[in-house]
Amino acid sequence: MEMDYYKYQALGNDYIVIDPNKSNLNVMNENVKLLCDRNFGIGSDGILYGPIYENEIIKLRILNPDGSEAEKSGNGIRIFAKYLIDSGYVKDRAFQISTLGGTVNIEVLDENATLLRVDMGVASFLSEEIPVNGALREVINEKLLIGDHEYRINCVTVGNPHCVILCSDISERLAKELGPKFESNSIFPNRTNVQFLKIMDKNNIQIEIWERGAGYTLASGSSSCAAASVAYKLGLAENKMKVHMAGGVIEIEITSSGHIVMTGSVYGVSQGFFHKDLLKRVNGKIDARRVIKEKKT
Ligand SMILES: N[C@H](CCC[C@H](N)C(=O)O)C(=O)O
Repeated sequence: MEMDYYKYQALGNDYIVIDPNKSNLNVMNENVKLLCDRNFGIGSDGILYGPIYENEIIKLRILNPDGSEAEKSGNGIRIFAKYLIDSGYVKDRAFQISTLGGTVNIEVLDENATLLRVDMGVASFLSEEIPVNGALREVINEKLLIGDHEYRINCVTVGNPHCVILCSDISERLAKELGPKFESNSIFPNRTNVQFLKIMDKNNIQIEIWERGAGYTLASGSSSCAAASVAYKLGLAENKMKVHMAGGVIEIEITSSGHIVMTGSVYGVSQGFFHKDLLKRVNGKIDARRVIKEKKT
């Protein structure tokens, strides 16, 4: 039976899938904010909008709770791949999904498609590709002044932008306090995702995450790829490592050709229909902006 939405989570990073072949909801800016709002809406770390078919290619759009569009989402891609299998769009155990940040190869590792492997492509540290303002360079161990404190940043793109800060100690509090200051710093023309990275040993790292357009999340696939790429680039970790996050562990392997292969779990949560009252709001009959503002006051 066709539903309005399908909810999944990957290590506590939860997404709502809205399928344009089943729901005619327009996922505009305000609608996304309302749907993702954990009090006035369904609540999630973002919206996965697809499958959008272009010839044989399956395209996915990734929307953050603030309405911004992301080029890539590691957990989002694993969730969407599971949705494609659960819904019968895909029958194979290996297939591709196209995102704004590039086309990725998916491999389903278990019967119920709860463990998936994704080749997230090759990382780039080049300022112009991330992007980071200033002269063309690799943004490695670079000074950045935030307030009156000087930090060392390592920036990388895996399709979406990331800023990784090495720390001896990390915490949720640190991510929530400093994350926003890096996310919107003027050197990032498209803003950035932020990870605070602690090296545990050569095959284990730990990160706390502040996501662009989403804030603090329990896990992030692209953040895991970004932090692992930095740890490996700096010679602080080997090419195979576990990334430990508040929501759980993702395994990363950086291949000899530089591809970042991510393996992690995904689980369905719920599926359902929008209540007519919510539909009135998301279709603009009741101003969604007012609803969100109500929450802020
Ligand atoms: N907020 C991110 C997209 C979601 C990334 C994260 N949830 C993941 O699993 O990669 C961005 O604006 O680039």
